[in-house]
Amino acid sequence: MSERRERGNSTRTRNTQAPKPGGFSVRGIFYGENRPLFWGAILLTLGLLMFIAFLSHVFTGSSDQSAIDGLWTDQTVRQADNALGLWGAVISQVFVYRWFGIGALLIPIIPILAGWTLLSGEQRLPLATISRHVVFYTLWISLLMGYFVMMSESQATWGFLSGGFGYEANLILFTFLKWGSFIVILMALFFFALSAYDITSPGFLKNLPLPDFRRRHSDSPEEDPETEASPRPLFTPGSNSFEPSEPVPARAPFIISSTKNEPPSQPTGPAFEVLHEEIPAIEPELPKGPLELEIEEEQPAEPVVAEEKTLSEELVEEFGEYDSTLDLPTYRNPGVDLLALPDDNPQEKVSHEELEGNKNRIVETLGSYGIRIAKIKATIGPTVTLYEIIPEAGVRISKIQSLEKDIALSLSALGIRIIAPMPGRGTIGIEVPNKRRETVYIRSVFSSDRFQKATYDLPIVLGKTVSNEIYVADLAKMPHLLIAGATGQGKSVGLNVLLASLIYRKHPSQLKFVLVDPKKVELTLFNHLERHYLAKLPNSDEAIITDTKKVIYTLNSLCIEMDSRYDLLKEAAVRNLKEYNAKFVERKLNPQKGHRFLPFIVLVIDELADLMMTAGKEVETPIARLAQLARAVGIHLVVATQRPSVKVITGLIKANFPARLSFKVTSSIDSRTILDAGGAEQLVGHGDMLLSLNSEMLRLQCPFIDTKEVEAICNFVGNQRGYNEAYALPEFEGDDTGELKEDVDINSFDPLLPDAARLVVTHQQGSTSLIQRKMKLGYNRAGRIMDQLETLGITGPFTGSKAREVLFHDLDSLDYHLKTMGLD
Ligand SMILES: Nc1ncnc2c1ncn2[C@@H]1O[C@H](COP(=O)(O)OP(=O)(O)OP(=O)(O)O)[C@@H](O)[C@H]1O
Repeated sequence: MSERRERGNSTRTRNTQAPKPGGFSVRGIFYGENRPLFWGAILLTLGLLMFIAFLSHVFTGSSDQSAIDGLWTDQTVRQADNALGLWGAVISQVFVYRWFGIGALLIPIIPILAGWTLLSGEQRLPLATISRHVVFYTLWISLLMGYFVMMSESQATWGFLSGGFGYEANLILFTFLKWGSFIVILMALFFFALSAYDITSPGFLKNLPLPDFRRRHSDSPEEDPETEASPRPLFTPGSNSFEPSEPVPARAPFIISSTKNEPPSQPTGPAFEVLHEEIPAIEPELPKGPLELEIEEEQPAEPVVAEEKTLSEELVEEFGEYDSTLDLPTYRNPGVDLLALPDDNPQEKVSHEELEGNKNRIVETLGSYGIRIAKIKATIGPTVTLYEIIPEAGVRISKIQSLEKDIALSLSALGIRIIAPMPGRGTIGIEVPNKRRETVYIRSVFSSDRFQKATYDLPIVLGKTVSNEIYVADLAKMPHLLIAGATGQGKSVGLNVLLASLIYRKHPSQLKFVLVDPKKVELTLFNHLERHYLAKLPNSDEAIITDTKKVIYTLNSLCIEMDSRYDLLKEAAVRNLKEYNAKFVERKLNPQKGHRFLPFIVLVIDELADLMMTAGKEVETPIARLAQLARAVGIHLVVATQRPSVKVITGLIKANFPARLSFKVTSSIDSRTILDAGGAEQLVGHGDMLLSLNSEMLRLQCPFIDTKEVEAICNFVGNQRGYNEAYALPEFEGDDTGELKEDVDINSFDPLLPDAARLVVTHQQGSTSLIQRKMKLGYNRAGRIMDQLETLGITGPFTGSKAREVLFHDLDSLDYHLKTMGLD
């Protein structure tokens, strides 16, 4: 209530210049709040009178001729037959007879519409567009009639149809074109229709004429009702940015006018004025609080949404949806022609004899232990053949499982795996490696429909299943992948396949890689992609990170990127990167408020063991943090390791990587560490792998990609036009900033230090990135401020990647402290 009273008071003050409501004054007509009503009524009346006069002139024009002639010649005032007397006769004489003929009947539409708009306070029809149409059709009807009048025998009788303009214009046209002038007149209508209506639309005839006015509002922005309610933004097409103007409190008058006899304090206009007129009548019925409060609380929300919608829709209509690929419009994804062709004449993978022999040996071995089989079926895969057996009733599954080694012995084969039972199949599976294995060529999988048409956000080919199906997964859904495998078992090839999959399907504007390669040689080829797909720390020379210290900085920098992305998501009121980008594409987010299109970031670490040995917690903590939180903001991790020991794959890391992939490992302990199950030690190498995803285990053969093919892909991408530099990650300098501590001089404290101190205490978080983000400072300055805060005893010392401890818990004691230090 007090707010309302205040608002009422301010309104009163602001309107002291306005004439007293109720009392009449000539000045009020021109400057008062009733001005639109006054002019609206005048225009409406004028329009109606004109129309009646013109219409009447059609019937009385010739008889009124003598009355009008008398006025100019002998100055005698005679009676006129026009429905509006002499005034009607004179005005019709000018508009209809002298100028535009019966086309002039359209002219009153303009004052009638303008008057109605002023009176009603809302513009239902676009005035400028309709005026344009009225002018055209008036002239055109006059011209058309002029042609017929000219051709007729009695021009004097029918001359009123075309008026002077139509007749004279036809005389001139006829001199040049003869009867062709008629075609010109018809064409004039056609061209006008082309420019005024959406002729290309199949249903345009249905839409004529009214709906089109609205659709084509961009022709006359000043007249579009929606545009008037929301002033146009300043838009820079090149930068795809816009600057929305102040939101208009479109329905605010409802709130304001509930104060009796006080005009609204909002910008005045017809809508406001009329509403103000109406509300006093309702006012006596609103003596109690609840109804007024309801109005005040509910109204503001709706217009803001409508405003945003209109604005973005308008921008999309004008400039189309934001397209990130236009950053590099000529960029082409590599084609499969860069990849080696599969073997033309592959020999039969598994011969009939091999199949029969294996089947018999399985049946015999099981039979010798008293297990009889009801049915056996073989599925030939690229690396292994799966024999599915259905034992006769009464056989215990665990008995078959315990015979794994005996079956392997009888088949004299390595890498037998028994899956008992096969999930969802009602059988027991025995995987037997093929004597001659098939290479899964990368070209064959990349050219498959399954990969090409995958609609995933981050499609990656993982390989072929035992039943020869191509397995494509969505890294965005995984959402992180942990890979293990002993040396030489196909890890690097697997990583290359994964990177190549993403490069084949994503545009550089949609995806960035952060590549960490402690072995220094595995990912070197991807250096060519620096200006297309790679992200790196600012001022760092190498795009591929090989130095452990830089790895720590990069991981922390990714954490900062993650936090700032979360802030953006929060501001945009969305839950994940996909929704955020969709909103950005629809131009609903303002780039000038820091919003930008967010590419996915895939962090690939080729050897985690090495990092964990040298940096331990400093690496583990940010990795775990990213793995826990980064999925929603489009940061995904692919971490590979040779040694899947618990020291490398700690509980903290493992818990956050639900998708795990294992190539052959050396022991069943390693297999358990990575997959939580044995089996990976039984694999046969060369890209044979087990994928554990959503508590399901799948055996896959990884496709083979040669170094030459990787090189060809990287060169193809690298030789195209790229960005000026790699995608810049936020700055992070770690404990280097500690050096500044000694240099801090109490007299040279940053002027923003008190504000930063309050920010840190309010959030109870001694984080440099918080200061950086909230106060929009560079990392260095934020880092210096943080050191000064430590010097002042406001925050604790630097503790690695964790936020510093905040030593003050409320703003009062902080303010007191700052005062005693001579700050503030
Ligand atoms: N999918 C595959 N299909 C066929 N052969 C493969 C496949 N993957 C790997 N190989 C073979 O295995 C060899 C070793 O692979 P790779 O270099 O990927 O092993 P690695 O696990 O990365 O070893 P390291 O850890 O020592 O680098 C390759 O040179 C290739 O001959």
